[in-house]
Amino acid sequence: MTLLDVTELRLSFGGLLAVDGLSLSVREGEIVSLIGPNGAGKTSVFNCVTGFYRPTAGRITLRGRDLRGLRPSAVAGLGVARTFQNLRLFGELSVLDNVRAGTHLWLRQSVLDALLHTPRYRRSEHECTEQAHHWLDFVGLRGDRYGPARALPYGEQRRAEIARALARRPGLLLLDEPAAGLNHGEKAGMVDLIRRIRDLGVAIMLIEHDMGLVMEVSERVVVLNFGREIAEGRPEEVRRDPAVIEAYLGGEPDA
Ligand SMILES: Nc1ncnc2c1ncn2[C@@H]1O[C@H](COP(=O)(O)OP(=O)(O)OP(=O)(O)O)[C@@H](O)[C@H]1O
Repeated sequence: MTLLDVTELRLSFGGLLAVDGLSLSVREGEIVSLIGPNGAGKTSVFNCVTGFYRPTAGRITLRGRDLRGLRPSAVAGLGVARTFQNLRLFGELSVLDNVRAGTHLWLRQSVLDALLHTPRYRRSEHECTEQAHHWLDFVGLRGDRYGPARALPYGEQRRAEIARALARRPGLLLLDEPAAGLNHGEKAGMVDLIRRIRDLGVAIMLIEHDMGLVMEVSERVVVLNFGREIAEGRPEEVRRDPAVIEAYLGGEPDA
């Protein structure tokens, strides 16, 4: 079943068309990668889907519901979570509290509960903490979760950011270059983590420059160039597509 449907999406900055009539869809539980050269418009697509940018034209629906005009918090509330190219953890806050911040989206407590520290408030706070631990365990965080997020090694910060996104219990997770800056071993761990997230039933859209990772993990790949789709298909189809080789891989096709 289709989860996300993007139709004829356009986004312009002044005279520059960052996204130029793009249509794509993501099915429930599917892993779809969005690849293309620098400046092709990949992050702009994420920003449109998540409500950070308002598209110039086009339609974006999630389970049939129109996302146009919704603020980022409203889109998140509908089950779309994301991570950023440049990490956006609260550096001074503990790792655990960063992830707890993700859980607050589905928390049932009123301002009055919080002010009066009612039993309901204490129960839900306890549940938040439990959930945060659960997601930190799930992503395999080894570092100190009680210490400030900025003290974690870079690869661990990426995992913590994913834990925070998962704590929102999304149906769709957008990962913007999750393997950037990771070493070889950490990349293999990221492949495993992405698959385990999908196994939870969460659909994933992935922007990634590491082609090895993209080819290994994606069910479908959409290739952008100058804001337009130039190819779409299974990884092995896309890597042999002459338009992709010309625009992006810049070399001979693999044997
Ligand atoms: N806020 C903005 N204001 C003006 N131009 C922008 C803005 N955001 C993106 N652009 C431009 O839109 C185009 C697409 O950028 P985008 O970041 O979406 O590309 P990308 O494919 O994600 O690139 P990269 O792989 O380098 O992250 C680029 O030419 C970029 O300079």
